[in-house]
Amino acid sequence: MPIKAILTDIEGTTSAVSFVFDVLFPYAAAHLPEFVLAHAEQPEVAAQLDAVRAEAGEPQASVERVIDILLQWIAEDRKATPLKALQGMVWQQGYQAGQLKGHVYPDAVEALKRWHEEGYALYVYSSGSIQAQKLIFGCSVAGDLSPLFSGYFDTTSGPKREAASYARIVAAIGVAADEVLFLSDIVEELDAAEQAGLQTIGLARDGGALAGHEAVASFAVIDLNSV
Ligand SMILES: CSCCC(=O)C(=O)COP(=O)(O)O
Ligand SMILES: [Mg+2]
Repeated sequence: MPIKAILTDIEGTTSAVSFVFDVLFPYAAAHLPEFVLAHAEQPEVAAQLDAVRAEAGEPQASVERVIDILLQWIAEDRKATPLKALQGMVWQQGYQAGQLKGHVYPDAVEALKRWHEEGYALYVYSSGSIQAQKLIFGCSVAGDLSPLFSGYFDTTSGPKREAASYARIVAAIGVAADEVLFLSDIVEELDAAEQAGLQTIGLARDGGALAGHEAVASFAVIDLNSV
């Protein structure tokens, strides 16, 4: 079936892994304690702190203990939904203050703009929260890229290594699974998408291979007519 929609990962795909690990995660680790202490009573923050307590199995944890858990999860790169929600809130302050600008590879910017003009519907699926996704593209080094996207999906649709998550996303997009092309740098994510019936292309920006999937080093060489 011809491709109608493109669903893309962020870290390692549209954007450098180093931006996430060397800029975003350290920014969150530095600013999250102060943010949580200042906003712990706000309902949207309090709900995430309770979700951390539940996921950690520590229902009575103090705010200080929850902060320690969150810092440990950042160090472990844990894809926990409440951590991701709180990181998004902290990054919002950084983007707003001009301290952060979202990295997007030039070849990804060019291809996303071209595909949008050609009528393909573009979607994002990342472990980063939807708020964080909107920020990285909305406040990017290439300007505001948010008009290019028709929708965003995060771990509230399920983990990225489970086929059921992709089935949910395809149902939400409203096209057949094999009309959606998923782009990612992680084999397990590509495998899960393929199991759900999506087409896949792997981004191997170091020029390597991604077992079982077509791999490219840049968006520039992706030909949607030959998928
Ligand atoms: C939305 S930018 C922050 C990315 C992030 O927090 C993350 O965990 C990366 O996840 P991805 O699914 O894009 O590899
Ligand atoms: Mg990735």
